[in-house]
Amino acid sequence: MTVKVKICGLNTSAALKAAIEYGADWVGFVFFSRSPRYVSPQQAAALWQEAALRCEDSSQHGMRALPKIVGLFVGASWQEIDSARSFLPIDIVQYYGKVDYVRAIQKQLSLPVWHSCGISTVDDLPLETPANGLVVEAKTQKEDPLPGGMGHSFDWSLTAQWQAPVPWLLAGGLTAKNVQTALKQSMARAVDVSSGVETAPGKKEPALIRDFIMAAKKGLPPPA
Ligand SMILES: O=C(O)c1ccccc1NCC(=O)[C@H](O)[C@H](O)COP(=O)(O)O
Repeated sequence: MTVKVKICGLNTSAALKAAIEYGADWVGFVFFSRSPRYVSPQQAAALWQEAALRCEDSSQHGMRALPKIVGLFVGASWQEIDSARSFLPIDIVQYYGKVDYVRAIQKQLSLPVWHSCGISTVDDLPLETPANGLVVEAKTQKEDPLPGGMGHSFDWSLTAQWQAPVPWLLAGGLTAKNVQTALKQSMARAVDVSSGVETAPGKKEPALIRDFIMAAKKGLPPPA
């Protein structure tokens, strides 16, 4: 079974091209204005249309299938998400906020929702959720300027025995160098990265995107 990879916070054509070319399963656009990776729905749509056209042009040469689009929102209403969706064909909503909002988004927009949850102990791991998926990452600290995308990792062994209620992604502080260790310790089968493929906050590096995807997908490590 191949590990699935999400590259989050894509904000340039070169970075999106690298994510597609090297086989990312999901590409994430951050619609949170305080993020250094913020793009407007219109900007994300322009990046996506250019990439999709390039992919179609190259499809005769075995260019990879297009990844799914993850729209990342923090505390947004379903109406705001619906407005973003009028520009960009969002496949999945990644949501930071109250779980009640998750239900509203599912009901009003008929879109799958991944709920992001910060953990520091096994007791923080959800045993039930209305969400269609979970993004599990380190609990943020009070002083953190962002609820995610901070490069913080947590003790990956915390999820090793977890009976996740829905499919989940491991996130937080992942890089090409540590992703195999993270997979082995966490038993995750899907990973999500943002700062680990950047040279500075919000500055995505295509070569790091390539390295991360290849490292994550090089085959699962043997069981512990
Ligand atoms: O990436 C951001 O700027 C961001 C801003 C606000 C909320 C969430 C954000 N990112 C969420 C993600 O899915 C990141 O990929 C995830 O937190 C891992 O980030 P990193 O530790 O930088 O790899």
